[in-house]
Amino acid sequence: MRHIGAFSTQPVFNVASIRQIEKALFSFEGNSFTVMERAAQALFKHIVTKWPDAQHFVILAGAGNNGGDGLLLAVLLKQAGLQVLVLDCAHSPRSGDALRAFEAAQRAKVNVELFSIEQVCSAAVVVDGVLGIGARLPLREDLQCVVHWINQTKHKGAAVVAIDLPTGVDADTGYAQQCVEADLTISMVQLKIGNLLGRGGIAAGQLINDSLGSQSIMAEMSLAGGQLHWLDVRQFVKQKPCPRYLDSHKGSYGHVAVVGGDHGYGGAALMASEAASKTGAGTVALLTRWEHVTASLVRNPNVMAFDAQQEQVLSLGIRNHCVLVLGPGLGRARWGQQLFTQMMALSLPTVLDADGLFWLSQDSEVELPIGSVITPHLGEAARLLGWQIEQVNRSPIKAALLLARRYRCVVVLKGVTTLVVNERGDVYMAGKSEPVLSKGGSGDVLSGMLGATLAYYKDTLEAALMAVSWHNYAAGEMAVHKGVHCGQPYDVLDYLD
Ligand SMILES: NC(=O)C1=CN([C@@H]2O[C@H](COP(=O)(O)OP(=O)(O)OC[C@H]3O[C@@H](n4cnc5c(N)ncnc54)[C@H](OP(=O)(O)O)[C@@H]3O)[C@@H](O)[C@H]2O)[C@@H](O)CC1
Ligand SMILES: Nc1ncnc2c1ncn2[C@@H]1O[C@H](COP(=O)(O)OP(=O)(O)O)[C@@H](O)[C@H]1O
Ligand SMILES: [K+]
Repeated sequence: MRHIGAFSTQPVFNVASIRQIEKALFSFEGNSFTVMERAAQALFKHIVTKWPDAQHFVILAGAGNNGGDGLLLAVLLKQAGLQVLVLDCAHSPRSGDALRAFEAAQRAKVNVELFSIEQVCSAAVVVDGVLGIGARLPLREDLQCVVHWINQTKHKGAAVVAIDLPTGVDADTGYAQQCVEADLTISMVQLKIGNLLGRGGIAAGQLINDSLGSQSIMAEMSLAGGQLHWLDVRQFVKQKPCPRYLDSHKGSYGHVAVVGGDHGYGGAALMASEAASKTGAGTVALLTRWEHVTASLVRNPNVMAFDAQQEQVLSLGIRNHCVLVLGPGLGRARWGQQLFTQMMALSLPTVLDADGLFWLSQDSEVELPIGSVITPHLGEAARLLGWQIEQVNRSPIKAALLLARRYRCVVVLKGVTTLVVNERGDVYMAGKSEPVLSKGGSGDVLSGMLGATLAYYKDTLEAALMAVSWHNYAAGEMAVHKGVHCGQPYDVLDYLD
């Protein structure tokens, strides 16, 4: 049983914490306008680096400080001899730094016009400085028109840059109904949840964070609330999911027993067992319906396949110190329910997935064995919590934390960005959008991979982070080589070596 070793993450914050950091930064600098000027310089640098040939810029500026950043950027672009037009979207009067920025733009003779939906845009780069972390959602109707206009100009060929985060995204959750679809987002100060999760993560496009000097004050800050981390999945790819070592034998890598595959759902259990094996488990057993045994032996002779209803199966397929993967194709009939009860009674570390989670939701008494992981998607999380799916979508971190505490386990809340959360309240966000994974069976493969890493690593959280990272990374590789349509959930497993 091993540890992953050192790995780094980037801290992520909610709006309340960002406000605290901003406040400390402003007092450290002695002046908030200096920070806004620095924000504009950072925007200028990143934009001209990415689009060195662009000559013509349009900046949409709201009434708050997000618009202030945009107005000071306009001054810098104008001073660099580039063509810039500010479209003013403010419906309330400006004050503070935003007003100072507006006055600076006037002094620099930046061309400012009131935004109109009829405006024809021929700019190479459109900058969204409408709303940042001060946004209240849903958007007012006039701002919905602005968002629509920005997205239309993008479809006509302009590149779109979002200041801090795309307008329309909730900075605390990543939730959005209608939002700007950026090519590049330049986050200010520190990363926010909305830069990474849900629609926010997709709408950001390429994401850059510029700390604006806040790095130096972070160490001295004591922020309320648990730690949120962004994990770049590529850093785990430097090592294999379950690295092999010279002085080893099959017992060194653990035994995984996959339990599932009722009538009609054999594929789920087969994929999970194949995944456990290809991820590096020493030995794998599959406990399934007798009708799937031959199919498994033909496809994966390395997997020991048993009829789950045979008396002696427990002694053959399940060993001391083994890990269970319970749920792929388990079904909601009596067969699945009996297996669920039988397996839970063994108190072995378990990856509980799919219909295993259904049975969990039906039994309020059940306690999960120590060292277990549950892997719900939004719908399964909603069922476990008694929430609507939309509620989980709007508050995924809260949902995952509640589940981790209630079941005293690690929770893998699956989505475009997946959350990995433990009982202590550590929250990791990992993965980027890989639409090739949006196919039935991807979750079964992940649960098998998790079985192998759970058998290998000492720490359940590390096991979950490793499997989630490799699943997402390998999917990206598979999409490149096989295509997003042809690539199948189990093909991910060909990219683990
Ligand atoms: N030195 C500095 O200050 C620095 C600032 N920084 C930058 O500041 C940003 C935060 O600025 P912020 O706090 O002013 O909030 P912001 O996102 O501009 O929104 C507030 C405005 O939007 C309006 N509004 C809100 N919701 C609305 C809706 N639904 N529909 C319509 N209107 C709505 C709201 O209107 P009101 O409340 O008056 O009705 C108000 O006018 C941050 O994201 C970063 O970019 C950093 O670069 C660091 C340096
Ligand atoms: N667009 C996407 N980007 C990244 N990951 C995705 C995407 N669509 C699906 N996934 C991943 O694929 C898996 C799907 O799991 P699940 O919904 O349980 O599938 P199934 O039950 O069919 O096996 C999860 O790990 C999820 O994070
Ligand atoms: K913005």
